[in-house]
Amino acid sequence: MTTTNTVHAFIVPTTTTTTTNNLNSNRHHRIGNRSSLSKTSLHLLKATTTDTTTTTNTSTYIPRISSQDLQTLSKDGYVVIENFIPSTDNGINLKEALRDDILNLRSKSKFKIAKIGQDTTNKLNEEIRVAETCFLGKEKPELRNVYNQRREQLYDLLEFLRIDLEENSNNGNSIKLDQKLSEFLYAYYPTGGFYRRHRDAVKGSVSYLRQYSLLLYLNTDNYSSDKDGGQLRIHFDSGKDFLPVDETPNYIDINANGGTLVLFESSKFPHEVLNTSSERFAIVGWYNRPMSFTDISSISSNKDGDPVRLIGLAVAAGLVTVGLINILGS
Ligand SMILES: O=C(O)CCC(=O)C(=O)O
Ligand SMILES: [Fe+2]
Repeated sequence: MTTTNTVHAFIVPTTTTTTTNNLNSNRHHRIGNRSSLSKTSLHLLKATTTDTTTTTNTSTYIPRISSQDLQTLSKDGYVVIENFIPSTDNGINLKEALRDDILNLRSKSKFKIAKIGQDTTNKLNEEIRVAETCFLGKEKPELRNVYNQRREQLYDLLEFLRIDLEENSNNGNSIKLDQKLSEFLYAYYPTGGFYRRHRDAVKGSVSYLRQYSLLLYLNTDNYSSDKDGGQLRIHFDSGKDFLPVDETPNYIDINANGGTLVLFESSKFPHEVLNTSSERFAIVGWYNRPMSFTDISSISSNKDGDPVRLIGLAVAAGLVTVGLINILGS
């Protein structure tokens, strides 16, 4: 397994209130392009944001993925980056702050027992998954009154990743990733939690728009897989939700150490979360390609063709962003 800990970073002015950062517009203001960055050390670049709100003097650090890690993702279909979020940056412990955000949101009943499955078959199934989740997003009404500056920083980090993934050409093809369709959630696994083997992108369902799966672990510094379990197991056999009877298991186990970032092509790898022996904190996400007419017809022909049902599918698959519903509803 290839793991690296090279991290590039972006400094973004800290905002004091919820903003509508337009990070896309920064692309033209960025200092150099990715390929011009040195690959050997931490880079701190000044970002020109288009915040409409006041900014304070303190800066926050946004870790960026290196071109080397992007290449590994293109070549192998997955990449594991340890210490993507460093322990502290400028005295700020982002992992701890986001972990605290999870605990605070749980105490305010913002987490739900996680559901499994795609489309309208989405149902509670404790044999497959024991975890709690809270969907994230600047526009999520349920989170508006629980503002957290570090969560806003996380949104910036996730959006920079989308831009970097989009710019990265995958086997010579650059893949468009629709900002409006990005899906992110906090996942909390209690002691005794797990998520059995599954796929994130299933053909014929809205989840098939998922191009890249993202996992960013927020576990404490003394979390260790030997004592705490909770490894992410990525399978390389040719099976879907099960290992084919005539194949031997072929997988890697990734330790869910705090700060580790995992990215993989959503349609390629079945995966699972091994049993946890202590609480486990993660950010889970998917970068989706834009929905095309082909997708709409393949999803609808697979079902009953009713556009209302397609909207239902989008919601059930977690694609609850207004953008997708607008597309499907139009
Ligand atoms: O928490 C993890 O490591 C993986 C979660 C996952 O696979 C999912 O939510 O689809
Ligand atoms: Fe998954």
